[in-house]
Amino acid sequence: MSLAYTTEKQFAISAVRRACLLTSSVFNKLVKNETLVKGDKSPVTVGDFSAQAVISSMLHRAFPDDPIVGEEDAADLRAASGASLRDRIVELANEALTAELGIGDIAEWGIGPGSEQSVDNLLDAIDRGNHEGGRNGRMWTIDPIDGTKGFLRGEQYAVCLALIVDAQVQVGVLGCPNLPLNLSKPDEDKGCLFVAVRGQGAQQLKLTGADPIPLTMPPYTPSSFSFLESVEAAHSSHSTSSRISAILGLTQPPIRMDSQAKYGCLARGDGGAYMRMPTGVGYKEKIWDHATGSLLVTESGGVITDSRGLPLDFGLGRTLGDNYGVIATVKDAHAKLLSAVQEVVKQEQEEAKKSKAS
Ligand SMILES: Nc1ncnc2c1ncn2[C@@H]1O[C@H](COP(=O)(O)O)[C@@H](OP(=O)(O)O)[C@H]1O
Ligand SMILES: [Mg+2]
Ligand SMILES: [Mg+2]
Ligand SMILES: [Mg+2]
Repeated sequence: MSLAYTTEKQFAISAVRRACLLTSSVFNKLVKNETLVKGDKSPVTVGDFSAQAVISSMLHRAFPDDPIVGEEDAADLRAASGASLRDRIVELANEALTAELGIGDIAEWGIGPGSEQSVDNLLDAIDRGNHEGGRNGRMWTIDPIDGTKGFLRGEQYAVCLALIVDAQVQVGVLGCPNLPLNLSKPDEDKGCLFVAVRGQGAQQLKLTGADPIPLTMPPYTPSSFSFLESVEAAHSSHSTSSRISAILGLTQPPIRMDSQAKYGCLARGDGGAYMRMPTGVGYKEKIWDHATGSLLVTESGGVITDSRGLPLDFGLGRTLGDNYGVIATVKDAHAKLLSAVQEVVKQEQEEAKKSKAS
């Protein structure tokens, strides 16, 4: 049975928009000591923490029984050394929570004037994102700023929220404050929302919530087809994708962009394929990096798998477990793309064997 998820969709749009207002305003005021380096050497800013605090506080009011798998946790903020960062995050989160209600916002979600939260409540809200994930039941996944490196460069990033039920993504919303509504007009209107509900299609809206347009991927057209891939070569192998591109005879260069904004672009017909080839062994993709994006792909007429052709498994916990890389493209191009990917993976494995032997 397919459910409408009307309230969940309205909620997710409202929460992502509110978080986007926060991240856009924080970028202009960000100073150096407002960024930390996490254990895995990746950056996290006051924007990431406060956006997670806002979305998670709202979730707690709207769907108190739903667990949350969120990227960030508050351990560094609870430490004595985190005091100034903590104060800033509380200020930013409360500024966002108390902002006036807009279209579709509901005061019962803990927003609007008078909705300030205490320090402890906000730290607890961040830490409610510590759910382990799993195969059964409802859960939300939050990536408060996906593409933190892009955010810090003033380039692309996305605020991402998805509802997963029994390991299937049912609702996904992506807010991309820096993304042009039309990639070929980069100096015109910026700020996109992408929304998908399983069985109901995908849409792009302005960040204000206006002008919804349904998204359908165009059919495979070799002359304009190109890959959407990470800016960071450490996140996705640029050399592997360029070999795949050569096998397919592509003439267009890749479009490099941070974050799940790539999935939004793919769904609306930019590029042609999302390409994420592992740069080494051992990295496990996180569910919050792909949940919303994967639903945008399937709801706009695409197919998404890992590099071996296996479906992404959102039921294994906080990571995609044994999925290896991610590829996504319009239905009629997926088999062709997958076979080129597998040819290159085989070549690279043989080269690695040879270089080990010599
Ligand atoms: N070695 C690695 N391989 C693949 N993805 C990685 C990675 N190290 C970090 N990432 C993920 O890449 C995400 C950004 O994706 P992209 O490269 O498409 O912009 C990061 O999200 P955050 O920025 O939310 O931490 C992070 O989770
Ligand atoms: Mg991160
Ligand atoms: Mg991310
Ligand atoms: Mg993030």
